[in-house]
Amino acid sequence: MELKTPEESKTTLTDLVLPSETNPLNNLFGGELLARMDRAASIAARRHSRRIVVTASVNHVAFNKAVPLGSVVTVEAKVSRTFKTSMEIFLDVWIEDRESGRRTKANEAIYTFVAVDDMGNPVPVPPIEPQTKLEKDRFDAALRRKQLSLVLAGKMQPSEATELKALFE
Ligand SMILES: CC(=O)SCCNC(=O)CCNC(=O)[C@H](O)C(C)(C)COP(=O)(O)OP(=O)(O)OC[C@H]1O[C@@H](n2cnc3c(N)ncnc32)[C@H](O)[C@@H]1OP(=O)(O)O
Repeated sequence: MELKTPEESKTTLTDLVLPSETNPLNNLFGGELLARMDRAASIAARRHSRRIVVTASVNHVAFNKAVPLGSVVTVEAKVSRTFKTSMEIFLDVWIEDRESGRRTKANEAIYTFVAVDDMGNPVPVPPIEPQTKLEKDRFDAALRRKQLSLVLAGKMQPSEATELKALFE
């Protein structure tokens, strides 16, 4: 299968925060942001694999900075690593200052998607080659994150998670 780059899957969703999407503090509701990130990640995974894709797990979400009502929010998603049928998608969330246009990182998240056929059975995805330093760092750490996710889901024995265990040795 053709080798691809993370940039080829890059997906950018920009939208406003409307009153119906906020919590009592007038900040973006966490579930709304999760849904936006899931949509962006789904498109990135589809662009990489050119297949039907499903969310397998949400591996990490950090709501580091509240996103106020009226903000312009940009969600950027890229495939950071592929395995056999699964893809790790890294998401960065930015908010934009109204006057200066300067972007501030608000949140990040990591999702795992799996490519499937019409019957929902997992199918192989193209390999990926990171290009930039950030892409290489994310690629290198992705195997440990996959092992952690599988261990927590009860789908891998801790003793088999060799790269993850090496972190603590
Ligand atoms: C866009 C959306 O929102 S879709 C709606 C929400 N999502 C869904 O409905 C998906 C429902 N779940 C499923 O269909 C299935 O559980 C699937 C397709 C995700 C996995 O199917 P399984 O029968 O478990 O297949 P299998 O064990 O071969 O796993 C497939 C891949 O997923 C990976 N995987 C499965 N669970 C996890 C997990 N919790 N964390 C990380 N990777 C996982 C496996 O490691 C494997 O990866 P690999 O082939 O790259 O090594």
